[in-house]
Amino acid sequence: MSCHDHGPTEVDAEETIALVGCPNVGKSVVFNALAERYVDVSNYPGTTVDVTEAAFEDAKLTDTPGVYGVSSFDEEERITREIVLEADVAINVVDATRLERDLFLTLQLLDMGIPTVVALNMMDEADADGIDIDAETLEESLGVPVVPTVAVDGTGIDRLRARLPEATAPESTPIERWFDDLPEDVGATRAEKTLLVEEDEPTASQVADGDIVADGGALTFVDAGQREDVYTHRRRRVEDVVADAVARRERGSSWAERLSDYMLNPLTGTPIALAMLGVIYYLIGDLVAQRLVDFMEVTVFGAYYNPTVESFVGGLLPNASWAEPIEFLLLNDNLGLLTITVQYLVGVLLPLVVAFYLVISVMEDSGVLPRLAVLTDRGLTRIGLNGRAIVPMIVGVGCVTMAIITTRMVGSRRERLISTGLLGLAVPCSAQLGVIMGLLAGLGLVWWFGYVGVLLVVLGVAGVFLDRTLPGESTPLVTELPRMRVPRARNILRKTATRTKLFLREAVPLFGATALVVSALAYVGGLAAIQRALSPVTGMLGLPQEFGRVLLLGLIRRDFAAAGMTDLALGPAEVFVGLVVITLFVPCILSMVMILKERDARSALVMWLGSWIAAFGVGGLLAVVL
Ligand SMILES: Nc1nc2c(ncn2[C@@H]2O[C@H](COP(=O)(O)OP(=O)(O)OP(=O)(O)O)[C@@H](O)[C@H]2O)c(=O)[nH]1
Ligand SMILES: [Mg+2]
Repeated sequence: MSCHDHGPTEVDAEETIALVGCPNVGKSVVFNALAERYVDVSNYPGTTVDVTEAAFEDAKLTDTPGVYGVSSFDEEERITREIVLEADVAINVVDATRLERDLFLTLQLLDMGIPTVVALNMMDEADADGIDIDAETLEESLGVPVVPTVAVDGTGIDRLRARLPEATAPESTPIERWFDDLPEDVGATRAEKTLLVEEDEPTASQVADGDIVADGGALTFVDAGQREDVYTHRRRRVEDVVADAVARRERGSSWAERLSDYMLNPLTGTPIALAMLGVIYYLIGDLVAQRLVDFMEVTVFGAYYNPTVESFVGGLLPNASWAEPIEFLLLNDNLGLLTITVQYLVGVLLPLVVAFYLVISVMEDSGVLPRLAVLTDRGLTRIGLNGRAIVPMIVGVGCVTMAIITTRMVGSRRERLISTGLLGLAVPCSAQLGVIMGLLAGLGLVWWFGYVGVLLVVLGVAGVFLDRTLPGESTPLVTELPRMRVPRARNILRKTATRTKLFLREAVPLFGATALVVSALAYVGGLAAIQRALSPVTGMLGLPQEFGRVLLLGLIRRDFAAAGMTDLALGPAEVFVGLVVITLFVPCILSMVMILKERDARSALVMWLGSWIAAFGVGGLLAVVL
């Protein structure tokens, strides 16, 4: 999932093939392999939140959010349910190491009569876990093609493609005994009947709306359902199928399991987490920020690019008074469009952002990130969020805008508000973190830990505050931890490249426009006026007036603000205060648009204004203390 890549391309095709499966089983990897189009792949449940379509042979292939069953209890399930009901064929991806869990959905698809091919994925891990699966036996008991795959290295994908035409569903399944409870003349398809006896409300009202049954509305069907019975019976069938097809070998615990245990135990997990923060800091802060960015700023831009552009463009423009403002807009040494703006984007933001995307991708794909989140989960539960809220927070470190979409999957409206609020307030995105780490690197490791500490405290306080003030109770819900995996270089690079492209596509025009506005303001003296007007605030923060310009940039995007801080001459404490302020400051403009879209205008306004208070309150406090 990447920033703002959520305009699905519509594909026109007769036949639709849907990839369906539990969360984190490899659906998106299979999608990428079949459709040669990249959708985000990450090692945690909930990576895919929307539907992506692509052309595949003569059909339309759709990637769906992971679900444990076809039903309508949450947003993902509703999205996936729609797709499944319309699909001509389902490719049901199952995790070979978790068949007891995954085959429930498989049997449901077959009960619904949807022509299915099963991709028995993660065969490599099943093997490592000592799980032997007899795919032929499985195929016989299910009555549909079963193709073993290792999607990440392409094993079995050709076979899967070849067997797609064999997609089928058994003539009859045990679900039918419940169909008798439905009204005689219910004009529903087999899939709808299955959902009806499972008490699926949308299906009940759809069927009733269609006036297929003369009397009685949706409730008639819901009452007729026997969800518990159906589910229990289906689970029992899953057990039988697994008992027939699966044998287990003895084996010791693997490195991944041991490492996972260490990471989750607070005693060992905390030092591991701190060590990792340290490593990241040296990688990005020292290697990239100190060496690469310095080299870019001082040598590439300072010594070559800027002087060359200045003399070249300066030479092109005539020595007339009308040319003066143009020259100022293009070349001024505050935020000239062709000089400093390019330097910020290419010399500062780009290297740091790419480096950070790389690090985040490794942490996502290894399974480290969710474990870090679980370590802090106790805190999260205390602040009124359920376990699922972890995912938006993780995604937020990649891109806050994107994470706001992910909050859809967080239980109730109350929890969505809390997690959106926290995201907007105190979760810095990678673009911004990259630059921030770069700035902190000049100061030393202590400041970096201090920065993370301050953010955690703010998150905690804000969370408790929201928890107390918003009406309602939070529902506890446990997320499944993905397994620890060695990240694949290919996926890391592809994901980083995709995210970088999106970053540039969004940041370049936005930064260009912002630079022009700020320069124009500066030319007419407006910038100085604004900075003077803001001087009580900047003064309270112990920062020079020029920090006003940083705040202006921060109104657009927080990473721009961070970049704008790189050339202010500040002491360590001032840099620290400045960074905390811009982190807590208003969410970037696109995040605001997303908050408006996903939540409502009032919450958006409250969040926007609240972030001013938080930023200057905490910043002011720090300025006094430091
Ligand atoms: N070892 C191994 N890892 C795999 C295999 N297939 C997928 N993965 C990994 O499993 C993780 C999840 O893959 P995704 O394709 O994002 O899973 P998904 O089903 O789309 O997940 P959601 O979108 O969250 O529902 C990634 O880290 C993949 O690299 C496989 O066959 N073997
Ligand atoms: Mg996916």
